[in-house]
Amino acid sequence: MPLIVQKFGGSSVATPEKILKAARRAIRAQQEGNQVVMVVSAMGDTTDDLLELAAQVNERPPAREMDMLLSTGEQISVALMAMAIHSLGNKAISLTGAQIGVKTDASYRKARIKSIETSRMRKLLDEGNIVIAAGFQGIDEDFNITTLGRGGSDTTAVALAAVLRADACEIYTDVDGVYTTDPRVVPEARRVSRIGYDEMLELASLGAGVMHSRSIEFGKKFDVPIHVRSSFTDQPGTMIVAEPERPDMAVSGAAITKDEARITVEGIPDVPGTSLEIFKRIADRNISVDMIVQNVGESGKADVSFTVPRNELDAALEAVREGVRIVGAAGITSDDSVAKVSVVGLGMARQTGVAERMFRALAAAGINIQMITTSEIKISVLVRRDEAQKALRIVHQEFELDKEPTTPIEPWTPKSSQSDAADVIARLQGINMEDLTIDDIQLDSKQSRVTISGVPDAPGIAAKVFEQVAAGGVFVDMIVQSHPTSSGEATLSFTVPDEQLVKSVEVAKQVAKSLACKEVTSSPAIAKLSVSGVGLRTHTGVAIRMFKALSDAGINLEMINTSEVRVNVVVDGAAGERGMKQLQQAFSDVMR
Ligand SMILES: Nc1ncnc2c1ncn2[C@@H]1O[C@H](COP(=O)(O)OP(=O)(O)O)[C@@H](O)[C@H]1O
Ligand SMILES: N[C@@H](CC(=O)OP(=O)(O)O)C(=O)O
Repeated sequence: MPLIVQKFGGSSVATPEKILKAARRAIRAQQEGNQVVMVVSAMGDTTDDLLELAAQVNERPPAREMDMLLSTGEQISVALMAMAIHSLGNKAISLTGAQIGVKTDASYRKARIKSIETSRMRKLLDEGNIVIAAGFQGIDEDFNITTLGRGGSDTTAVALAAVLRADACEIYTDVDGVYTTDPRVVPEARRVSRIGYDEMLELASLGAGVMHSRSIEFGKKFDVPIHVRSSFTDQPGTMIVAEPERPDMAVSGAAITKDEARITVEGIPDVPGTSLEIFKRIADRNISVDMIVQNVGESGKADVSFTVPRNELDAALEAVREGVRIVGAAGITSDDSVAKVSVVGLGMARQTGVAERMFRALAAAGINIQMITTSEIKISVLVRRDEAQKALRIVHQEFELDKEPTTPIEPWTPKSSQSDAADVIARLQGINMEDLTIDDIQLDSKQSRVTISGVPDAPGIAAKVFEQVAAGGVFVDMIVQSHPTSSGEATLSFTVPDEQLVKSVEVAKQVAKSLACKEVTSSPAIAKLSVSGVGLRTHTGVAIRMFKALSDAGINLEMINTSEVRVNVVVDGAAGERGMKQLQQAFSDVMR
């Protein structure tokens, strides 16, 4: 018999009426001949209310007790859901995370799922029950209750769909699918019929709150098709699957992360291992770092900027100060009023001028870009928080994301076969479900680096540089722009194919002259080393492991960029092969 997992988010179980409505939907699915597992979140704003309540008795509540408290939100809704189904004359049973056997690690508030028992659920389903599972929670080895991080019920749902080899995983929410950006912020956003795991992973981790990014990692790793749809209508929503709607689109979505903070460490010694001392301490505190930008050092000193979630700024600064005490630095600055605006698209890896379009649109609106990082499929810029929503709207308009695509879309058909199911079950044996998996380590020695230093901190500079670079037909791969230092000057570096270096340097020199930048330097023989897999950003230690492996071999990092699926670093060309070997060794235990 087919098995369906249906997840109802807080907005879909916010009132008794909504609970009854969700109950009817599950009963209907069962009557249509499916076994049904429901995953339910806490009602409405319950989790926020519980957080507030805790703050009234303790400003820094112990994490263990916080999880004990937060898990009660879901416990209320599963019980009510079971009662609702009983009232409609059907069989149902509610289970907490512990009762289903969702085993996690012991990191309270952001626990990772290790394994899930299926036998009890299977038995209850075979007896004709609708099984109602509490989302967002599990237990650690010592039976302590843990929670999976905000939005974690999506992760419970997709993980359950993976272990049960469900035929469908439906996420019911208050929007009718995944939009090109948050429709609450940009009302003209368009619903997409299908999106690929990689694009959705990026969008989710860059701020698209409709899905928890870790749930997409499960989807990708265990091949679970996810259907995001409205709990208020019967219309189909958005399928999240391996094959996107149109892989050729340069930009298919945009996202905003409002609550970011920036930290800059100025004047640290530019020798292997210095940034590692800092990032290691941040990772030890389980804080995820994003937008790492390291300047090519001037006179033996370098500046490193990066962003962290705003509510973790204090803890991150503490870690930075500890690291700086060991390696030394000229100063530390931070800003907690910044936001990150990003565009994502699989097709941008093969097109020129995408970054330039984004920078130009922002410049035309007078929005200053404080930092830039790119990966193969995303471009992120850091801007002032009070300008971020406007910036999001502008880039959405620039890439015409509101317009229906004109070319026809290939229909998607589920591919379910016994061998796929067997493969997934085999992959689930003896592993922790959310463990990091690395599937590729690559060396690209065909690129060169161009760096413009002393770039003035004013709107439109990046746009002008890349306008001219794009006009010259140069294909730019990595772009990083550092945060301006206390002297008000930033550094802009980018990589280009070797054969386009001469032309790129020429263009960069012209731009530098016209914008009164300091100087242009270049390095013809760089090596780009990349590690790709699933869960790279949520596993804070990946970048660290990479930096450490290279630093142990005395290899200095010139540029860094990170995404959900890949971490890239640029090193001296002569060190490429050696770096590659180091990385293969360092990641041998997690290579798939
Ligand atoms: N790209 C996007 N597409 C759709 N919704 C989005 C997107 N980005 C952010 N959202 C927001 O996500 C919300 C749904 O997530 P959430 O409030 O967590 O729902 P639930 O309570 O069902 O889990 C939507 O109301 C929407 O405002
Ligand atoms: N209740 C938890 C878990 C969750 O996933 O909720 P929702 O499905 O409403 O986003 C939270 O608010 O974070």
